[in-house]
Amino acid sequence: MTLNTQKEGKEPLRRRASTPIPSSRLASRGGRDPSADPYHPPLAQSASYHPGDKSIHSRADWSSDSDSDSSGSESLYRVVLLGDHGVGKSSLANIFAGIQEKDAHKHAGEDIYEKTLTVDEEETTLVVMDTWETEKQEEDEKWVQDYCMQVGNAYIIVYSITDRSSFESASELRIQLRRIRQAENIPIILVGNKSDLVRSREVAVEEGRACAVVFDCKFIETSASLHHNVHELFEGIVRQIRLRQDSKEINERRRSVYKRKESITKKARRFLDRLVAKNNKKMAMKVRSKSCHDLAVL
Ligand SMILES: Nc1nc2c(ncn2[C@@H]2O[C@H](COP(=O)(O)OP(=O)(O)OP(=O)(O)O)[C@@H](O)[C@H]2O)c(=O)[nH]1
Repeated sequence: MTLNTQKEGKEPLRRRASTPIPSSRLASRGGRDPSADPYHPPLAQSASYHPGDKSIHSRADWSSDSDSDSSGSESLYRVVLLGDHGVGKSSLANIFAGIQEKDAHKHAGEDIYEKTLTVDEEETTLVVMDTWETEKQEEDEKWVQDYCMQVGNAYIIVYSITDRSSFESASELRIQLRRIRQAENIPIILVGNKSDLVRSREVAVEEGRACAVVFDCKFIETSASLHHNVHELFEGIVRQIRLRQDSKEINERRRSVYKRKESITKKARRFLDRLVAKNNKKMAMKVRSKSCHDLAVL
């Protein structure tokens, strides 16, 4: 199957059809280096955002008939879903892909979906990968998990609010990700799914939020069953990706200008602000926890 990434000029819908790629392609890779694989999605990305990733090639390399629009090459990102068995990763991916629940069985075995979203009047293409292996892996099969940890430009870590152990696993995954992708400022959203199952709730919203604050990521509760907050989640990940790109460029520019212009008064104020924040850690925590569920800010 060839990815249909071509633009449909007059399409009135905000989201276009996605094209799932059969998992057999991924599964058939054996223990090979994923970046050398012909089916490894060679996503283009600005070098400044992700300079260390050798698996990212120019979009024109993808396939001969997959791309007639090179202008989109700057905004195509892999988003990897992580989380325990049964937390709702596939259900969230299906909603992203526009697959109805009743048709889900027809798409069994498909786990990579590409779709272009228009967020804040700008298009961004996401390749959502529901390829995480939750079973305990043999040593020689660990490459699938390693692959998932390495290739994402952004991550969605899902737990079920009805399953505390999945919440604990989500924290472990966050730690693992931090270890593997240490130097990178990757967008990560922690998702408490199944929020419709109110009576079976085992993890409070506040716990999810606190976890996100501790692990320095964003947080949202969703219900795949009710489609609640699912579009917000994927739009949020787009915004988080953009914000990091923007902030990196702006920060570099600002730093050089700021260094020159900063007055002594400003320096003193900054020093005092830091002092106050240090003395008032509780306040700082409150401010951060307030923003961890706002997916439109850093
Ligand atoms: N009530 C409720 N059920 C959900 C929700 N999301 C998923 N489910 C159900 O939970 C079960 C597991 O969902 P999946 O999407 O297959 O979970 P998964 O994380 O992909 O599981 P694995 O593929 O085994 O890793 C299914 O029966 C879904 O219908 C939700 O938001 N609310």
